[in-house]
Amino acid sequence: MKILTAAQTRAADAFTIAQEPISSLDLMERASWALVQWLKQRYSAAVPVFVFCGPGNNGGDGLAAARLLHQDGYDVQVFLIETGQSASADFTQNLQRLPSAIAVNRLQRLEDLPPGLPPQALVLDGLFGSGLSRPLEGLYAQVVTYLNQQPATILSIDIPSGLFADAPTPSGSAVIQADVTLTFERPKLAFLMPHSGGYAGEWHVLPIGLHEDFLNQVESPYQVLLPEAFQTILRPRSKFSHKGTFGHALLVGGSYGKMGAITMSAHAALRAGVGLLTVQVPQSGYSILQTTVPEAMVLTDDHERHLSQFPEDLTKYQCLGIGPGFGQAEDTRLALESLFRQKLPPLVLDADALNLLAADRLLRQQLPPDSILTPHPKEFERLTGPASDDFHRLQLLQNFCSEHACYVILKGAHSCIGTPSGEFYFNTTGNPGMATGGSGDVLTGILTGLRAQGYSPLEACQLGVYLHGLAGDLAAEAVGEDSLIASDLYNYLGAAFLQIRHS
Ligand SMILES: NC(=O)C1=CN([C@@H]2O[C@H](COP(=O)(O)OP(=O)(O)OC[C@H]3O[C@@H](n4cnc5c(N)ncnc54)[C@H](O)[C@@H]3O)[C@@H](O)[C@H]2O)[C@H](O)CC1
Ligand SMILES: [K+]
Repeated sequence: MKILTAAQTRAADAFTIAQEPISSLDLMERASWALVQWLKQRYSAAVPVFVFCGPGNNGGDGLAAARLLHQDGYDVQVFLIETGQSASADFTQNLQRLPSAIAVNRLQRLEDLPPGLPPQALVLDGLFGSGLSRPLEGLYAQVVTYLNQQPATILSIDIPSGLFADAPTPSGSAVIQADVTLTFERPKLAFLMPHSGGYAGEWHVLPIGLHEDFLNQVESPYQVLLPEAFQTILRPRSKFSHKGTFGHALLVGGSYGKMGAITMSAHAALRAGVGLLTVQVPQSGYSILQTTVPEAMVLTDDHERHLSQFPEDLTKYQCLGIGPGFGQAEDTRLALESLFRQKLPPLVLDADALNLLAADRLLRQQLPPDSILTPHPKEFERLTGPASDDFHRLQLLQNFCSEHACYVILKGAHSCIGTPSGEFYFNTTGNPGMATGGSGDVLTGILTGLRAQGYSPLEACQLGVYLHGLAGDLAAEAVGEDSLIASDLYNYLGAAFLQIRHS
C-alpha cells in the first residue's frame, strides 16, 4: 500500500472532488462518518466526548464528528481555539450545522480551559491535521500541553496535532501524544519513524473513498507491507517437488561463546522452508550444531574458536548467509575479503559481517550486487555515518542501496527495506517483545532460507520481515511480550506461514 505525502493527499482530495464528483463538504462528512463508526464500536455513549477544534479542515472533521456523535446519543462538548485566525469554509459550514444542544466553548486564553477533564473522557483531537505548516505556538501549544497532561484518552483525527506528516518535527515542539490515531485513507510517513511514530499511539487507517484512479497512478517511493501482497509472492509447494526443489543454503557464523546465534539462524532457515541446509562453524561448534539442529549438515573451520575460511566450493549453494556470531577476528576479516573476490551465490549479511564491512571501504566496494544486508540502527550508522533525523536516515539508506546495488533491511519497530531503485517498504508486523537477543539471527536465517528457495531479493526481504514480525506477534499472543525469546520466533514461523497462506 502506497504512502502519500501531505501534498499528494491534498491532490487526491481535489481529484476525488472533481472526478467522483463529490463536494468537499460531503467528503468531510464521509471522513467524519467513518471516524464515528469506528469510535462507536469501541466506546459506548456513556463516555463523555470533548472535541477540540483548530481553524482548518481537521477542526471541521471534529465538528462533523461532534454532530454525528450527538445524533447517536453521546454527550459531546466542543472547544474552539480562537486566535483570530480565519477558519476554512468547511469548518464554518460544520459549525453552522452544529445543533444548539451541543455546548460550544470558545477558548481565547489558557484560563478558558476547564480545570481538568474526567479520566473516563474521550478527547477528539481536531486541532491540526495534514495542513500543519509550522510548529505549534502560543495558545495552540498550551492546549496541546494541557491535553497531554489529562488522564483522558486522546483520539487524534488523521494525525496527532503538531506532528508533521512527512518531514521531521523539530524536537521540543508541542505535539499531541495520542492513545489512538484514526488516519484517513493511508498511514502517514511520520507514524513509521522511530522518533515520531510514538506520538500516534495505536493507529488505524480508515478508508474514505479517495478516487481509485488517483491512488493507482500516483507515484510514491514509500509503501507499507500488508498481507495481501503475499498472495502473489508466496509460492505453492507442488506435489512432485523434492528437497532439491527448495534450494541448498549455507550459513556461516558462530564463534566461541556465540554459537547460539548461528544455531538460531539455522533453525529459522529450516523453518523458512529451505530444502537443504549446511552450516559452517569453528571446530568448537561441531557438536553443538549436530546436537541442536540435527536437520542441518555441518562443516567445520580449521580454527577451534573463530572462523578463518569459507568452503572451497560455493557453487552448490543457492544462498550464503553470513554473520550471526561471526566475530571480528583478523582471520575472519581476511576470509571475508578473499570471499568477495570469488563468484558467489546470493548473499545475506548480518551482525559482525556488517561491522567488518563498515570498517573497510574497499571491502564495501566489492559487495556483490543484490546482496541483502540487515543492520540495526547502530550497525547502519557504522556503514553510512550518523543521520541528523529519521528522514535524513532514509536518504542515507537510499544512497547506500543505490551505490552498492543492494537491499538493506533497516531493523526497527517498522523495519524498512531499502532497494537499489530507491523504494522503501515499511513492515507492519512485530512487537516490542522482539527486542531480545537473537531476534536478528532468526531474521538472517529466514532470509537465507527464502533466498535459497529462489525468491528474488525483494520478495525475500518483504516476505522475511513480514513473517518474522508475524511469528513474533503470534508468539506474543501465547507467551506475552515480556517472556518472548528468539527461539519462539522460529517456533511460531510455521503458524505465521499458515496465517498468510490462508488469509
Ligand atoms: N483526504 C483527506 O484525507 C481528507 C482530509 N480531511 C481533513 O483535512 C485535514 C487537512 O485540513 P487543512 O485545512 O488542509 O489543514 P489543517 O486543519 O491541518 O490546518 C488548518 C490551517 O491552519 C494553518 N496552520 C498550519 N500550521 C499552523 C500552525 N502551526 N499554527 C497556526 N496555524 C497553522 C494553515 O493555514 C492550515 O491550512 C486533514 O488532516 C483531515 O483531517 C477532510 O476532512 C476530508 C478529506
Ligand atoms: K489532529
